[in-house]
Amino acid sequence: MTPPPYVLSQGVLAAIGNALSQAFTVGIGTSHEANKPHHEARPRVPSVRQRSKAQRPIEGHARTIVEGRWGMCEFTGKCANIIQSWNPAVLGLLDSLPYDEEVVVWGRRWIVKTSTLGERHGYGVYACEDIIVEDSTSCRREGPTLFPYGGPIYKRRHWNMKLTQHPEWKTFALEMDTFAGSTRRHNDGRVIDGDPIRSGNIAGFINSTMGTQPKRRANCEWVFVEGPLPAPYGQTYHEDHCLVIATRTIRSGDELFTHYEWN
Ligand SMILES: C[S@@+](CC[C@H](N)C(=O)[O-])C[C@H]1O[C@@H](n2cnc3c(N)ncnc32)[C@H](O)[C@@H]1O
Repeated sequence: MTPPPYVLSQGVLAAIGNALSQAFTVGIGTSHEANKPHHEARPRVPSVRQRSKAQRPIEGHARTIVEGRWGMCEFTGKCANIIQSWNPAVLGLLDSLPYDEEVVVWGRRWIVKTSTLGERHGYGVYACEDIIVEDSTSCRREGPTLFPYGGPIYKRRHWNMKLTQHPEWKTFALEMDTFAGSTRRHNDGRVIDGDPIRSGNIAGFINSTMGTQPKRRANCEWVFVEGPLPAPYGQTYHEDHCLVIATRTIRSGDELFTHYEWN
């Protein structure tokens, strides 16, 4: 990454942060809030042209660049845009997630296709191989790791600014510091932007058991882990991470379900 042409003092950074957070703070509720899916309206994968256009600075606008949780952020008056582009490969995730095609993530085969919940509930993740959880596994968190819940990590206050521009992004946001395992319950909690399209986060396509008819049983769970990801993944990611763990045997063809609140 090219070093930014601006050097700001800590005092100036703090003043900018405070002013922006007061002006643009919006509420964020449960650890996994969800809207109706917008997958039909969304482009499958933004073209390189669309992405580079989105990242291009608007000419004639003052740029303020500060160090954010995930690299350099650019405040464009309304929003903190991450300048250092997110690289899903850091977590062993794919750059793009094709639908209806087998993909390999963390050594296992998966397919993303229309959920068994029905077309209007969007996509789901299906296993393409058996994943055995031994009955002797006494603690659910000893179950096999499937893949991370990955994406760029924002401080809540920066994420709230993003949501003022893109309210629909909260569908895939995972608040790390609301998990019981997090001892870092600082005021400025951390949020993972787990949008499958923006972040390559296959876990973002996992649906909830909540209100399902017939009732689906959860076969996986997302967990918070303090500390770095296991080698060879994510050594340059972040001090903590979230994973998806199998909690019971998943057979080839099964859709993944976990339990989370959505509305
Ligand atoms: C994290 S996304 C899961 C992936 C989603 N199906 C998609 O294609 O983007 C959460 C959204 O999926 C849908 N969803 C998840 N669980 C559901 C359930 N039990 N019943 C109906 N819709 C559900 C809701 O629209 C929710 O906002």
